[in-house]
Amino acid sequence: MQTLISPSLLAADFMNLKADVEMVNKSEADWFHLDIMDGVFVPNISYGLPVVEQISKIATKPLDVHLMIVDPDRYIEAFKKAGSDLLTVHYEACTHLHRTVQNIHSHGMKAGVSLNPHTPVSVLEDIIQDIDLVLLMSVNPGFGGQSFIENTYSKIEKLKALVAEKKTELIIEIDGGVNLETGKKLVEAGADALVAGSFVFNSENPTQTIADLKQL
Ligand SMILES: O=C(CO)[C@@H](O)[C@H](O)COP(=O)(O)O
Ligand SMILES: [Fe+2]
Repeated sequence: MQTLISPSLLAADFMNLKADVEMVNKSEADWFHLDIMDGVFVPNISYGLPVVEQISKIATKPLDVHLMIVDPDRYIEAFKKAGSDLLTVHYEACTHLHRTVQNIHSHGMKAGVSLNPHTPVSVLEDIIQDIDLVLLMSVNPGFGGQSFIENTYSKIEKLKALVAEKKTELIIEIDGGVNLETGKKLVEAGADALVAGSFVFNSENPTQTIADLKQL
């Protein structure tokens, strides 16, 4: 399977968001990665439901929504209505993760679970068969443009071993500090999907940068 590429609009030009969404539409990207930050779970506030809703009106690819918010159950229905296709919540933000995953599925969305860099993949042992995607954070969540944390490669290997042991299938997505160099090693380690924000939107030619990532 070719690597799935999910450009993060956190690094887009918010004064020209429509143009950046159209660029992603025309590119080889597979998804739109939308980072929702509440200023509580992470020390930053990004954008919210009205922006997601507007993006969904013109996006021609699935919306991969990464919720960095406490108690995400309160907003599952709202993100479905705003156009989310895949909703990822943080393990660290959910008291009743299994219920949250059921709730996401009952709203007709794919369910992802994200782990902070310090959270071991072993915490997924009893939820792994119920989810569609694991999002491994390769930076501490909250900001774009941070340096990649190297232990992510070994976490992918541990996650792949857990997936095999549980005889299940899911998408392994990596988020933070992805560029051609880290991306190549991530794919070699077993990543299925890569999120890239600043590497795409700060490049001279974002469409070509997405195509280069797609080749990995
Ligand atoms: O979830 C997050 C950050 O919390 C990410 O999705 C970032 O938006 C990735 O940005 P880069 O590290 O690629 O610049
Ligand atoms: Fe993200």
